[in-house]
Amino acid sequence: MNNVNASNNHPVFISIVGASCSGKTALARNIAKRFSGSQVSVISEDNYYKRQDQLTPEQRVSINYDHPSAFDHDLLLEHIAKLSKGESIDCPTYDYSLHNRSETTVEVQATPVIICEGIMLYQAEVLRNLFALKLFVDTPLDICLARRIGRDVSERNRSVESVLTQYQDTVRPMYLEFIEPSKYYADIILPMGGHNEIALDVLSSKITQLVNR
Ligand SMILES: Nc1ncnc2c1ncn2[C@@H]1O[C@H](COP(=O)(O)OP(=O)(O)O)[C@@H](O)[C@H]1O
Ligand SMILES: Nc1ccn([C@@H]2O[C@H](COP(=O)(O)O)[C@@H](O)[C@H]2O)c(=O)n1
Repeated sequence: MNNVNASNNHPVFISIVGASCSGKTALARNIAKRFSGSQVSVISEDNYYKRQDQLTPEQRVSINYDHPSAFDHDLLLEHIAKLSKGESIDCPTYDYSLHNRSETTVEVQATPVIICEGIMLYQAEVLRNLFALKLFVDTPLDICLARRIGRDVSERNRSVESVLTQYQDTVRPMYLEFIEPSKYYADIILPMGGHNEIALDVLSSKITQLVNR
């Protein structure tokens, strides 16, 4: 179990980028488990998808959710700025079955370590520069797709057919255009995600060093 010095009120921000279902969330959770108590918070970029209240449910389905413009990065930047000052935030939450932000928010405290995970976090320099450690989970796309079919059908209220159509129309092409090239901004590229014990040992000791310095 790693311990970080919580007396300094300025969190260290760590980012995890990779394809949808590459294992970003699993990696973030496994890093958090290596630290005691509530020293690590995880923020998902998905919670910062733009509100789509003005659109009908049919129109919302056809949005390209794999383009950088689908996200409200200004709000994410605002929240990171608040957390940096030691203030808590009301993090939005997202409802995939409605393709819209939910009404509820979740309070996130300015813990010593804050992990942000998402597909488009390395697109804008202003956001990239805020992360002390940038990770990229490099999982083969066929494995990501197999996982995505299982997850979206069981957890996101989708049919297999809709997952496959969306994959061919936007998920795969946008991965190749935006996400894959952004791996070159990463400090560390992790093959196959977050169940690699040696990678978790190395990452947690580096994160401890970043916080305690
Ligand atoms: N290394 C792994 N081996 C097997 N299944 C995994 C692995 N990592 C993640 N998964 C599964 O794949 C799905 C997507 O993982 P998740 O971490 O949520 O991906 P992401 O956050 O990149 O979209 C989940 O159902 C999760 O349990
Ligand atoms: N209404 C929405 C919003 C997003 N998506 C998909 O989510 C993926 C990103 O989230 P991960 O947890 O998988 O990284 C992205 O590929 C979007 O296509 C969606 O299907 N519907």
